[in-house]
Amino acid sequence: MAEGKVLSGAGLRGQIAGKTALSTVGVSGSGLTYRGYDIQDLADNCEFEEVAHLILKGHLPNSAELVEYKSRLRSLRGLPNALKEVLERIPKSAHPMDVMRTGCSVLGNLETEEDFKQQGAAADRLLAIFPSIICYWYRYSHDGLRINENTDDDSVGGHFLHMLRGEKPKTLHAQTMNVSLILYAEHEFNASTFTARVCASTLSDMHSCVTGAIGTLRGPLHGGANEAAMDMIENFRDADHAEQEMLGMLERKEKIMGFGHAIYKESDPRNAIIKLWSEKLANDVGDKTLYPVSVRCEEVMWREKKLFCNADFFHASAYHFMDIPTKLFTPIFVMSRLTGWAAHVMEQRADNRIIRPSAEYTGPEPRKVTAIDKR
Ligand SMILES: CC(=O)SCCNC(=O)CCNC(=O)[C@H](O)C(C)(C)COP(=O)(O)OP(=O)(O)OC[C@H]1O[C@@H](n2cnc3c(N)ncnc32)[C@H](O)[C@@H]1OP(=O)(O)O
Ligand SMILES: O=C([O-])CC(=O)C(=O)O
Repeated sequence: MAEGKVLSGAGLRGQIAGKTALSTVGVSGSGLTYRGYDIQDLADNCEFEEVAHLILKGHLPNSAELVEYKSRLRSLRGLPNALKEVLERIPKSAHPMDVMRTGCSVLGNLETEEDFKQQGAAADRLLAIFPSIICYWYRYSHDGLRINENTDDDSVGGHFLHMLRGEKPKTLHAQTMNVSLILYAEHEFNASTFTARVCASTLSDMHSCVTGAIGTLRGPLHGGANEAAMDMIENFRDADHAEQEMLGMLERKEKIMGFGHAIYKESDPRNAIIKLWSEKLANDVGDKTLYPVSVRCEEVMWREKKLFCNADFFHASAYHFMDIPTKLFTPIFVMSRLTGWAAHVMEQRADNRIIRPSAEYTGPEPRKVTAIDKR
């Protein structure tokens, strides 16, 4: 095993905070495996629903199991009326990640997980309903439409694109969504998953764990980076302009979203995969700007700082080429990462001890309260 990045200091870096059989991240410097399968192998050969089954149920399904699982997920797409009413009240100006967080939390009130025996069913329901939650709110608040969330699309990604646009997606888009959802599905003890595990360790319910995880994923240092990367690259006129602006940002010591990683030290293995799909989409739409701009950003960051693109960077251009609004980028991450979060919740519950680390105290020495009139 190659040596990992030298991890020290704040942020619990380098600390083993628990055990997992779900994935390995950066074990050979750059690799990623889900239950022993390499991410490239999964992205090349699987449907997202197969990977979700692998993560949530422990093994890759055979054909009959996959048919059954997909049909089950299709049957769980419908939104309860009370949830639709809540979604209709959330303004257009809301951030879609807040909509996801609220949607998950409301579902926890309507379909409360009463017993851990229901955890598998709760996870399947969330996996099936998240695309409906975000699209129902988006189409209602932006287009004044009450969409039918019970589409007959075969896949989670196809279902999402169908509801977003009101028509079945073209094959290239459905394929890209499939790969994207596989890439984002699971990633060991990242911040949002760790949030879910901390919550699970108190023996809380699935919806609380996932709601907390959504809030954690929202930040630009984590899942929110795909949106932040898009906001940045769409301001660049061409590759030379991108280079000039990037150099300025580096000079000013600004963080550049979509680059760097807490664990990987040489590359994020998801990047090469999504970059290829971004290139295919660029050719499909005849793009002559955004893809070359993205490639130049990657070159500049590596040349200047040895910082590489993480999973989020080329997701920005890929989603943009599919005409997905930027503010929906991170909710797509939620639709996928639900699998990892829920599986970690189940794993934590199976061998639980409340997660409660210690702090190094840096405050004042013990002292007495001064009477209020003397302060
Ligand atoms: C799917 C995901 O969640 S992937 C992560 C998505 N997040 C982003 O893309 C946000 C941008 N990236 C970052 O902020 C960071 O790289 C993180 C949060 C991902 C990792 O943080 P850390 O582990 O603390 O980073 P790390 O220790 O490698 O940083 C080393 C140095 O590189 C710098 N650096 C790291 N990433 C970047 C970046 N994207 N832009 C500019 N400088 C950076 C750090 O500021 C630090 O500099 P310093 O030593 O002068 O303080
Ligand atoms: O592992 C991390 O710190 C962040 C990440 O890439 C992910 O959650 O996919």
